[in-house]
Amino acid sequence: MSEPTSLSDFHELVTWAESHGGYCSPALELTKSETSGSTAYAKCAIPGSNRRLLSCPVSLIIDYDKAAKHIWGDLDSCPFSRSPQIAIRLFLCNQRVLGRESSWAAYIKILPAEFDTPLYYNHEEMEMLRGTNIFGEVELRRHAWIDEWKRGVMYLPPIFDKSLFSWELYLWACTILSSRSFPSSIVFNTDKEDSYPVLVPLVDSLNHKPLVPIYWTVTADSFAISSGKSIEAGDEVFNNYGPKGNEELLMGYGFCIENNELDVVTLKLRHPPMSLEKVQLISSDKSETIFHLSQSNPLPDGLLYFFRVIVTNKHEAQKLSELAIVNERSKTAGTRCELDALGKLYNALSLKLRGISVPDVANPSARQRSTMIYISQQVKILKLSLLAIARATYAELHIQPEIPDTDDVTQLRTKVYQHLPDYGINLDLLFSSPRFSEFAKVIKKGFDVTSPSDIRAADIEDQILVLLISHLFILTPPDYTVWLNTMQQHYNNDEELDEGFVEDFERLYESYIPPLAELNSDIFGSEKWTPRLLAWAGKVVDSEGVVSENCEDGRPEYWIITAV
Ligand SMILES: C[S@@+](CC[C@H](N)C(=O)[O-])C[C@H]1O[C@@H](n2cnc3c(N)ncnc32)[C@H](O)[C@@H]1O
Repeated sequence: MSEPTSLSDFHELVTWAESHGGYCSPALELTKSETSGSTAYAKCAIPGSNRRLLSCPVSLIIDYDKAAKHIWGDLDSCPFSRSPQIAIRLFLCNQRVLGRESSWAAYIKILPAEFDTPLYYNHEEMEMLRGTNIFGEVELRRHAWIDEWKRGVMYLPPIFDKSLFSWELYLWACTILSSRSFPSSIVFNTDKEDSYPVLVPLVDSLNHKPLVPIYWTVTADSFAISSGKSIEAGDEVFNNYGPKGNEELLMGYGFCIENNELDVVTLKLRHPPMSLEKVQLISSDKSETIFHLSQSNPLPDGLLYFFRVIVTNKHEAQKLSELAIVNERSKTAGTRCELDALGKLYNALSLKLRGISVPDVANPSARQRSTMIYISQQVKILKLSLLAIARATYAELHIQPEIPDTDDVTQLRTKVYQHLPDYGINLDLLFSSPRFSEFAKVIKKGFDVTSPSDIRAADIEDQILVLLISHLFILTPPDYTVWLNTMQQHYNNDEELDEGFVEDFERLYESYIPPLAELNSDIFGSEKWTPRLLAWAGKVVDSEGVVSENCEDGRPEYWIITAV
């Protein structure tokens, strides 16, 4: 590894750049900071805005053309026109091998030799990241870069000594590029779609401060950075790397910003198997969709919409399609759909939250400190998202928010579901409501159970709910009439209840109804009990439920939502 950078190295860098037409403002002092490598301070006040700070001549910018020509002699012989970054990384490796012989020696000398990006973390440091997106991402990135390195070295022309292009050297080049490159589309004012990372010596000497106003200026022969505001004497002079959250900063640059307003939690959601109708609703034929949660937008519309589409039953999907046509994607397809979507989203996020913990390290190293900042902000945003979901659930249930004054977001969901009895039916209601007391007696005796948990333990929750919905239909109490009519329209037709489906319920009918009729002929002796009725109730149970958590012990419960 190279020697530590000294102040004379920075002078050499400036002299080299200026001798090729570059510029360093006389008000700037390039130096070393204690915690963030090289940086620049204002030697004297830099007044006004749009003062040029640094510029690099195009002849020194390390781009694909230079890298390809240097290694393969001409552009046509370079096999990496579609992966320009590989050519640039190999070029960087070669410049490092050349040392003083390199035309970029003054630049190579000031480049850091070690980094705090997670690909350099040791085992213990990595363990602190367990459960985060980065934990999985590190190995994916390492493998992708190792594959690239093998391919790159294989295609090196014979004049290069391949043994000098070690994996460690290639990883160094990859990290140099991730931590200090600029997009070619900005540096050369070209198409964003074909953008790739280029190195801009000297201009890349500044550290990052979010939202700091700067200008990047492109001319035919240089790329310059100017300050967008006055800078006081003695202040650090910053660049603004763009709107980056801590995950991106840590992964690419090896640092995090405390209270980073631009921080996000990135959710990569794999698409479950979906009907064509749902694929059309999501308007994506990709296998995953990415969402960003932030402090200012902890529950993005698109994310909730995604969950609505995933959980919709056939009739709700139809409603969502109608809403999409009139561009009303923020509207819900009904109480059931909304509760199911919010519940599943809540589960996904609380699972993510439970998987990570903020490390508590006394006297942390720079890497440990970055990890702590990263994880604590991820936790903060996830908790805000869970709160937002709880609020949205209250809104759906038309209940005044009574969000518990607690940091324990795991309680939020069970609190919300205390209100479900007004919106649906489940086993607990069957056992507690006077209107079902006779029916409940028969169920207890017939199935030898005494409580809803016995039923769940016997794995017959679905079957008992089928009996309950059928019973409700036979009774048709006034407060359920509208819902029962809707359910009849939706599920009591030949398309839904085909022969094969009804046949399955004949077996259920034979084994349940006659023995139950013997226990209570008033309820179960009616001719209205038929396999088709049970099949219809089976459709309702399959399509109209949501899973909630019990208010006392948090175990899952199935509710049939009867609110229309
Ligand atoms: C483009 S370079 C900036 C100049 C750099 N300090 C150097 O040593 O050459 C980016 C690197 O600087 C450091 N850096 C930039 N901004 C930082 C910040 N706000 N806090 C801590 N480190 C920072 C990180 O090591 C990052 O990988």
